[in-house]
Amino acid sequence: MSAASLQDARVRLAGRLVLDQVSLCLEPGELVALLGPNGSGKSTTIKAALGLLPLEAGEARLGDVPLRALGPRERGRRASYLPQTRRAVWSIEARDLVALGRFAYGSAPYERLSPADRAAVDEALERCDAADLARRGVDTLSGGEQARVHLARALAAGAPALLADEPAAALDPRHQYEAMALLRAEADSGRGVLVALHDLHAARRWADRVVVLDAGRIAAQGAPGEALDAGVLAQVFGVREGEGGFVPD
Ligand SMILES: Nc1ncnc2c1ncn2[C@@H]1O[C@H](COP(=O)(O)OP(=O)(O)OP(=O)(O)O)[C@@H](O)[C@H]1O
Repeated sequence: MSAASLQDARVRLAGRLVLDQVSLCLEPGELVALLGPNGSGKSTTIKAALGLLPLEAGEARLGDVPLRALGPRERGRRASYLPQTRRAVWSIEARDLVALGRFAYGSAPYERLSPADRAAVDEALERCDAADLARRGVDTLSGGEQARVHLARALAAGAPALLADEPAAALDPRHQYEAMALLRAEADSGRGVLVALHDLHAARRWADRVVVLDAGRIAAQGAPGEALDAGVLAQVFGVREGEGGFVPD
């Protein structure tokens, strides 16, 4: 049973077809990198898989159940989401924001969480190197600090599927590495992890599989070493491998 899946998904936004015939199965224990140029449909795919955008055609499932048959709490038990835009503009403590990750088990501020939920929040903050930020107002944190707290919220949910939209954006090199290592560890512990990324090197390093989107359709998929070949790099991303990194083709 897959952790999350899309079958022949089609999404239209403001009259424009932005996803078409996208099928994707996220298996327990794998980290899948969702790649593609700006506007290719990565965020839309993640939102569609979570039921945050309506499908014009096709089906989304969490576990073996169609999304339409699941209420919000059951969806929250099955999948956690790290959105691309994650600026908090209201003043709550970081640990209360992470506690929101436990909403599917009965939402409460940190002070009123059960010991098990509190432990999940503390552990997630610790793993994201954010324990020292726990009592800070999230609106007082730097962009990267906020990103680590939001990642902790997504981890605290402990759901079988974890869908993260550019989790390493705004992070410094060490925290970028650590965030990807954390997501890898989540996959190794049995979760299905889907990560939208721009960093092709990171995809090669961390992902079991890549899915490459181009203009709302799947252009390539497979093991990173095979799917990210010279043709896909040139045709989809307009780059080639040069000395020291990717350069415009
Ligand atoms: N609310 C909306 N209304 C109309 N079009 C939208 C809307 N949201 C996204 N789009 C369009 O859908 C397409 C896919 O957007 P999406 O955010 O999924 O791309 P992405 O691959 O995540 O891009 P990026 O790498 O820039 O984050 C883009 O052309 C975008 O302009």
